[in-house]
Amino acid sequence: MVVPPPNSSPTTNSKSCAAAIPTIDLSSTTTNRQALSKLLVEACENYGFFKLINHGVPQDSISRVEEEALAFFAMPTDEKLDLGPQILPPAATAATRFGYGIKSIGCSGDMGEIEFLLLSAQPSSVSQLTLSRSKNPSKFSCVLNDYIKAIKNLACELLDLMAEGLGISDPSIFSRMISDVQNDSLFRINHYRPLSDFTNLTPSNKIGFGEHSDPQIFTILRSNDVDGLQISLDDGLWVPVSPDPTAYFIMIGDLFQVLTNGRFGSLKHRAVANTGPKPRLSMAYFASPSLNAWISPLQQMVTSNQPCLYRPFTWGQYKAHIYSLTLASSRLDSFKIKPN
Ligand SMILES: O=C(O)CCC(=O)C(=O)O
Ligand SMILES: [Fe+2]
Repeated sequence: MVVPPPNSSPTTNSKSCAAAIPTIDLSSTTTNRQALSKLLVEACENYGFFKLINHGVPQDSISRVEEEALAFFAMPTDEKLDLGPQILPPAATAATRFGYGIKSIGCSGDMGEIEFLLLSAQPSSVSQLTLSRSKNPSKFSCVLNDYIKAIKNLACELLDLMAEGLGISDPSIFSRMISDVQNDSLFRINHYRPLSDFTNLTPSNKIGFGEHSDPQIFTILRSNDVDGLQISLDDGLWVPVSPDPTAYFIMIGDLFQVLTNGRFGSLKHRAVANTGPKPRLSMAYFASPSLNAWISPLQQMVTSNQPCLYRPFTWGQYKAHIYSLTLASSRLDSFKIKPN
């Protein structure tokens, strides 16, 4: 069920009001499946974003990843640099550079006050990467693989509910994309060091992770209790999102915008540099199809009132395209069908 935010009307339509971000309780016994799927669709249509509580992912699995990740980021930088970036199979033109990264985000010069570990969400790739170097590699990869398994189940459950809420005749149409053995889903752990670690404060220090939308289907994000995430619901207005380590934040990505022919809009977001005393740690699961999956608006989403907005492309083609652009570019524009 959607929990109305304190002191605000549940019918508020002020999108730029931080308090209005919808919260969906996945365990609610008072809401039937049909009502829950409608609430999810409403949140995706109106915000491209919602907070998910009582999600069922075991807290101890989350805490173990957090513990291992903090231990990893506490290592000396040169040891961490040993862990990447490296390209793992499947080798393809759009192959992702996995491993450890610092300051540099993506391939087009975007910089931020961030360090991160980017992994394929495939169990074999996680083991392969962490086995190569980190201090206790087998523990790290077990903990990560356990967590990724749980988060993937959650992703499939949400995708099925969303398809049902959209009235799509095949309710596993989205979840099948990420269950495909060759799915290209990713897992990323971001570490934003506390202000006390900065030696020179310049305007560029204010950026943690610059403005962007995630290119995949959707993202399941969780952070510790340190703030930094901001979302843009109305042009130019940034809304800070209060951290909640017990919840997940779901962000609609570019592929979902295309699949739903614009009914869901991908969410513009960023993370500001951490000015608090504690590091911010966020972990994101990016749900993606395989590189050769064709993406185009689903037939049921195309109507006479809403003609087809995008031409078909493969996820691999889109990935290669976005790698050539900066984070903040409107990366879907090249795939829009121009009205006659
Ligand atoms: O750290 C955050 O809260 C945002 C991270 C993010 O947007 C990403 O990893 O794509
Ligand atoms: Fe993101």
